[in-house]
Amino acid sequence: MKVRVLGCSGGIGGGARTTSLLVDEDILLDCGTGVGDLAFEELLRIDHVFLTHSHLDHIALLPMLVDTVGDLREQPLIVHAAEDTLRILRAHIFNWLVWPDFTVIPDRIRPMLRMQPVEVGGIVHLGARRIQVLPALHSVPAVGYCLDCGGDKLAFSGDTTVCDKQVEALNGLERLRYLLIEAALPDEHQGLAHAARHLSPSMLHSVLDRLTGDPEIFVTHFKPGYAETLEHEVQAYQGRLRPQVLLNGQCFHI
Ligand SMILES: Nc1ncnc2c1ncn2[C@@H]1O[C@@H]2COP(=O)(O)O[C@H]2[C@H]1O
Repeated sequence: MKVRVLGCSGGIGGGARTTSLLVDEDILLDCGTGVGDLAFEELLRIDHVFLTHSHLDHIALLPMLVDTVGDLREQPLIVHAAEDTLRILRAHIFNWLVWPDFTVIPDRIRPMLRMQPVEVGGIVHLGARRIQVLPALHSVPAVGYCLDCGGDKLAFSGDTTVCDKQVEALNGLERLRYLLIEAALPDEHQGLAHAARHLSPSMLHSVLDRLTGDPEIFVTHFKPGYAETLEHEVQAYQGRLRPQVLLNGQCFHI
């Protein structure tokens, strides 16, 4: 499996793109503004979108993706997410007010968009590829994901604050090679990090201290205004693992 970072920022402006990871040619993890950089032909090849949660920076381009390619596709675009997240999308996005309900367009039998609930601990199999749903703890219902096709694994925390269940799940994964994990706000904004249920670098460090494996750590979701401070604080970690900053365009092979 190949994983390409389309967006890994907590905001916009300049080259910043919000969260999305392209897996092979046909799967997206989250659907932030980075998706807008894909060519039209690449957009057409997306069959599955796995959402971590309903916040706008992670779903921003889903409505436009389905409208752009939906009528040219043979099969519906499948959105996989926790039932709570799907409920929020139905109520607040695909509600005919913000955006049409593509789950009934052109009709319920052959819609352009299909919603598929996932559960923490569950595994979605797509051919030889496995997408496991991890726990997460954010200000809205949220999950993370772990990818593999029988060998090494790549896990993505999604947006989360310190989440004991996620740490436990990560420690239970065999052959975890890469962990993409967030740190959104610097330590000086610890209060907001707590309120918004994100990680600050010192909270991230406390999570890294508890990891029992030795995955390569890539840190994502920096708020653009604090990117330099965040990089400095993240890399000041004195523990066993060596966190690096996740870069837009970066690729991973598992
Ligand atoms: N009190 C607050 N609670 C949650 N989010 C907040 C708050 N104040 C500002 N925000 C911002 O709103 C953003 C919503 O998306 P994020 O969770 O990525 O990050 C959040 C913060 O940057």
